Amino acid sequence: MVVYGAGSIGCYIGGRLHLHARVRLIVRPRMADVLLDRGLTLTDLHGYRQHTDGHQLDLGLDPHDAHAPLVLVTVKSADTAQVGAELAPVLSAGTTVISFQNGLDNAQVLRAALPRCTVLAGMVPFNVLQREPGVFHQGTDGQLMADAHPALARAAPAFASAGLPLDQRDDMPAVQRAKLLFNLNNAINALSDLPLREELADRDWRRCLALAQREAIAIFKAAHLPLAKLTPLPSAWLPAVLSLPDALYSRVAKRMLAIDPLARSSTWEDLRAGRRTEVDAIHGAIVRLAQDLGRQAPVNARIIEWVRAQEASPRTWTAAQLRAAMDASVSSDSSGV
Ligand SMILES: NC(=O)C1=CN([C@@H]2O[C@H](COP(=O)(O)OP(=O)(O)OC[C@H]3O[C@@H](n4cnc5c(N)ncnc54)[C@H](OP(=O)(O)O)[C@@H]3O)[C@@H](O)[C@H]2O)C=CC1
Ligand SMILES: CC(C)(CO)C(=O)C(=O)O
Repeated sequence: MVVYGAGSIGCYIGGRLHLHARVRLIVRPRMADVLLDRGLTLTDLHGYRQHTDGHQLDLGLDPHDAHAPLVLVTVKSADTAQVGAELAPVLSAGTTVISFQNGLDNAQVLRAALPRCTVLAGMVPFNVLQREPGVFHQGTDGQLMADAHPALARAAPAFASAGLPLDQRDDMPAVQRAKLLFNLNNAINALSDLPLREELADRDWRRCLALAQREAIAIFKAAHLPLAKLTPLPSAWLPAVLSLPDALYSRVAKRMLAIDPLARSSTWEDLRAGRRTEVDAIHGAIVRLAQDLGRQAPVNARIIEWVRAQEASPRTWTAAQLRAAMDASVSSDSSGV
């Protein structure tokens, strides 16, 4: 199989699968140099550690190297259209493609570019951070999910042996929407400049996330779009749970705080690396859906602006400042300003 886009998720999933299946990573030259020089090291929060020498990895630098029966797409959302265009002349009819990306639209973008392929939506629940060049750490738990399809029968055992069992689902759009609620924290985590665990342990930051989630849940509800249940509690309860006082929250949401102390969101990683973030695919999805309904999503719209500003010139936010700015965006919106 091929993993297209060797960053945090691509290197981690591809690297773990590499011990159980033939895996080629499609890499940028910069990452190829890192992997050839230092090899690929994978660790997780439970003490897992794996190292592969660079020369043992199958690295491809050209889209034409992506010819395989199964292709996992692991680029950021802004690069999906380009990847679709690169893969269109390369993949044979009937190739299975899984989009292991955040956001709601990536699988659809790939389907439009690859009409002869079977494109499945995927979901990565866990966090992966590149701690140093070539060293990727899984900082939270969770099970990979993808659209159920008979074409996955051949690859599923390799995922299971690699310790990344694939939960095949019939409700991936609802899964992706529920995951998007968690991803609303990506930007807030980046603005906080704190590790995820520290940020989520603080009620003031959690209330910021709860505000963004409440708005998203209301828009999904208005659009009659259901949310899958990814935690023991229904997704629509998340804002109320996040708003609990710290002591209560840490008891009710034990699993949500089972995070490696150093883990940070992929948006934080993007900002730190000076890359474009995925705010348009994440918060933008809520803003666009609201517009389709003739409504507004001021909190999520403002978050896009604040992250864009952060991309241009970093500033440090406190939770109180962010919450006040969010409250102001809601009241200025409802007063028609
Ligand atoms: N990191 C995480 O914890 C999680 C991420 N996700 C999602 O997974 C997806 C991937 O995220 P992540 O791994 O963090 O992203 P990264 O930016 O770490 O990795 C993406 C990689 O793809 C490369 N790439 C982009 N375009 C091409 C192309 N046309 N050809 C070859 N390589 C290309 C990028 O290179 P370059 O940088 O040079 O452009 C980069 O190395 C995103 O949708 C993200 O939201 C989901 C769950 C958790
Ligand atoms: C795992 C999670 C929700 C938070 O880290 C994520 O998807 C990301 O960082 O992109």
